[in-house]
Amino acid sequence: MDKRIPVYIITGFLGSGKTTVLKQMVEHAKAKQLKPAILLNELGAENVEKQLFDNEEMIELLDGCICCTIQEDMKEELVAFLEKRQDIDILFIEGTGIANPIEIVEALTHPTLINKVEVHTIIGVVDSSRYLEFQSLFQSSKEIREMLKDQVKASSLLILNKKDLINEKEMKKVIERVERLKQKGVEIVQTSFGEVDKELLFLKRVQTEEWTYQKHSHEHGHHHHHDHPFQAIKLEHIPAMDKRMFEKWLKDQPKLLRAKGYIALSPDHHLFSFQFASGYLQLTPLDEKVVPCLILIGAGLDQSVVESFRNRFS
Ligand SMILES: Nc1nc2c(ncn2[C@@H]2O[C@H](COP(=O)(O)OP(=O)(O)OP(=O)(O)O)[C@@H](O)[C@H]2O)c(=O)[nH]1
Repeated sequence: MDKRIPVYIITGFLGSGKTTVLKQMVEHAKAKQLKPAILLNELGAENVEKQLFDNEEMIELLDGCICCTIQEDMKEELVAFLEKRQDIDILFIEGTGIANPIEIVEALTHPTLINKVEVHTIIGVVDSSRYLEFQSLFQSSKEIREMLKDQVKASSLLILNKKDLINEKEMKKVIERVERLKQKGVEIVQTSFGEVDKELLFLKRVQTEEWTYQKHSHEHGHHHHHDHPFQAIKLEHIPAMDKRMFEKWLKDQPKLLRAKGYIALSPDHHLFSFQFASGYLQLTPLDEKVVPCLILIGAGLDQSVVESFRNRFS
């Protein structure tokens, strides 16, 4: 008899901590002797976090967003993958930081997939340290505000992450804002680095039927996809850089929301994978050889960011 594979969707804005949560969920699943697969959707043209999931079954959808251009690709890839890999017990889907999870659910409840997979939960990861700024009329754009709201509204569990970067008073304000938006009964947990009781993450919190219903009620409303203002730019042929200069350059780009990739640092040319999120640069040394590249993600990014980088570093 066909089994429906439980699906865990991890959603949340750029750099909020989705991959951090996903990594823990994958480890937990494996500890329970389950065979996981990961569907990873990236806005950038290259997955620069490969090393995090070295030994896992992975479907990569790069260079676009499931919620807009590549929903069809996701359906097809997933159907083909599940036909081939009957041993998979559990599927994790990490959307891009700008995906509307309802549209991922929509793809999963399509007739070609509804008998194969069953959405158990939509985990919304919120960057608590930037939430108020991203919701501010003065510091953020309408598209970003709407996107964050959609993600919070669609979640069946909310993780207010990056607690370590803010104080209690600020966290209280974030909770108040999120409480107003979330669906009734949706649990909120506060975390640093996504550390949370794993059982909370794996609870089945979604009835697919309800979502199908919600989807229909949305269809008569606004169509928010296809017109998002986000861009991902891939830069190659990166020279070795000074860490401080690179960090300063990242912080100086007003339209840059997120960056990641591989770099070599001068003077030794040691290779690092880097993450830039919430205004912080994090570097992890790499043992294997990789070709340096930057993925820059932002709202309103254009050629001038490329020129600025070239002027500074070549
Ligand atoms: N200080 C702090 N940093 C965190 C926390 N959670 C994640 N990070 C860091 O934030 C950066 C982004 O984390 P990811 O888990 O890659 O975020 P993401 O949501 O997958 O990012 P996208 O790839 O943009 O979708 C990494 O450098 C993490 O180590 C946290 O609770 N506190």
